[in-house]
Amino acid sequence: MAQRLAEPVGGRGGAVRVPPPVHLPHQHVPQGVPRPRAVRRSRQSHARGPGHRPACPPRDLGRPGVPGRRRIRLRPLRSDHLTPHLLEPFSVHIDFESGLLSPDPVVLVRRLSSLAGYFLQNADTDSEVYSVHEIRVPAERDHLLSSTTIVLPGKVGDEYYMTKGHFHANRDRSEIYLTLSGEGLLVMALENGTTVTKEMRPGVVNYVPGHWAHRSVNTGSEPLVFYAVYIGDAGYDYATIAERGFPVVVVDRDGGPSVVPNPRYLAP
Ligand SMILES: O=P(O)(O)OC[C@H]1O[C@H](O)[C@H](O)[C@@H](O)[C@@H]1O
Repeated sequence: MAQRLAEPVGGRGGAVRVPPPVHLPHQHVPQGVPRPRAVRRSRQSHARGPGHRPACPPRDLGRPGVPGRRRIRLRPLRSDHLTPHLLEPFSVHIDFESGLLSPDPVVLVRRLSSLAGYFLQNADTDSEVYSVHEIRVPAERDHLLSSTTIVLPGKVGDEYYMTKGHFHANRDRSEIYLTLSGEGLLVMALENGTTVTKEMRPGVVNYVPGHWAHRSVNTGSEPLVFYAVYIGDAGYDYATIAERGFPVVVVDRDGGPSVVPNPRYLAP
């Protein structure tokens, strides 16, 4: 059974679960794909300088209470470190069709109830809209966070299912998307209201430079699956989008997606 953790991953809110290992009967899962393991080098673990903010608390890395699973313990190298966590190399398998990862990612699920206020209309169900499957590494500058996101097909009114969308808390951090399956639109916006929309389809890489808020919209009839990589200390600013919205919304017009101004957008 999937395990729900008490705390959300990376301060993103929403329900987080750690599912059992994914079994892919028709897929070759490479051998030797262990969980990230820390290399222990020092016992000066918590002697950190003033102003140091632990970027990734231990609760995000372990799986407390799961029998037979080893909890990851990461220890910093030095008290004045720039690279606090030296990890052993590791590999993860992604099923391109489903977006599922093996072994055991942390999974964040967002349902319509957690997206209240994001769509123009209110939803009358609490269906799942999307899930984020995150490869666990410390959320620090020296690491690359990455995840698959699976946005299900669906609409609220005539607005397609989409992610919340966010700026990076550290605004200048950039991100790369590689679409694995499905089709959609990546909507990006600057804080001054400038928007750019790019197609998402299998094989397309989208580059999201720093300072651009980003939201993915599933405009197709199958799940939209993409892999994203970003700098570990990017962080998430959801509040700005929650308050102002995106300048544009993606709606179904005559059976196809149309990008139109958001009547509820609060310009800066
Ligand atoms: O975080 P949201 O706006 O809900 O979008 C869902 C996810 O999409 C991608 O995977 C991004 O890389 C993640 O950072 C993001 O969390």
